[in-house]
Amino acid sequence: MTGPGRFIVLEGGEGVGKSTQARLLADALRATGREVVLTREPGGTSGAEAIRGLLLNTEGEGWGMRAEALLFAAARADHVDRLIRPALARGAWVVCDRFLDSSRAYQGGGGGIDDAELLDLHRIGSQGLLPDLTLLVAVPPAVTAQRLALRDADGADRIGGRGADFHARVAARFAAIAAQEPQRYAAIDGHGDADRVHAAIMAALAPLLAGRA
Ligand SMILES: Nc1ncnc2c1ncn2[C@@H]1O[C@H](COP(=O)(O)OP(=O)(O)OP(=O)(O)O)[C@@H](O)[C@H]1O
Ligand SMILES: Cc1cn([C@H]2C[C@H](O)[C@@H](COP(=O)(O)O)O2)c(=O)[nH]c1=O
Repeated sequence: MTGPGRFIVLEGGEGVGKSTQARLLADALRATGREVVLTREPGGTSGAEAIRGLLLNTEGEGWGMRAEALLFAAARADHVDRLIRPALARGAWVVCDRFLDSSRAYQGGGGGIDDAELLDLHRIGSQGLLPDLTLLVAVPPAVTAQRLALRDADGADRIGGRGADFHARVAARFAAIAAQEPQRYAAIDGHGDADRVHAAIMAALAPLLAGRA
């Protein structure tokens, strides 16, 4: 199947089910005959995966918030330049687990970096590329706490392990961005069975799949 490439991003806090749903979505899109590139941030290229290690490993003293924002933007620039734009240009659908709005929510909402500065970094690094659709997955914190207690029994990464106040600011900033830009966001209730959540995601994608958006 040929047609324009599309860029779909899953966003949200820790443990809401983004990676699970990204895999299910990629499989469903492949089943329609489309070429699909499933990728993630930080990561997706060898350089960006190396930066992921620098950002998330728990050894060492870590980074100041401005350096952290720059490292995420640098990883994104490589990912956009070497993987995402070429895939879109050949007509693939790109499904990405986190993108720019994670920087706006975590380094912005959580870490206090100004939103305009984060958008400037994105303009410089990635020429301002935006998704066609962002799926914001939300689950009550008590539910994600249970999921993460199972998944991360050996400990969270450097950013996931920050306090509840930090993660509450992240969730509030995601909700605020989605409210400001409803045309490129779909709110997905991530509570309940993974198949039910997947069905809600496919319903949100229906206009794009039908070529109406
Ligand atoms: N709908 C669901 N119901 C119950 N458990 C789920 C559901 N979706 C995912 N999980 C489980 O919850 C955990 C977190 O899921 P997942 O890794 O997909 O979330 P995530 O949003 O990508 O997390 P993070 O951003 O922290 O990497 C995993 O152990 C996964 O198997
Ligand atoms: C892209 C991006 C990510 N983060 C944070 C969010 C998570 O804590 C980790 C990524 O881990 P995951 O298991 O792959 O979700 O990094 C961030 O703070 N800023 C960003 O731009």
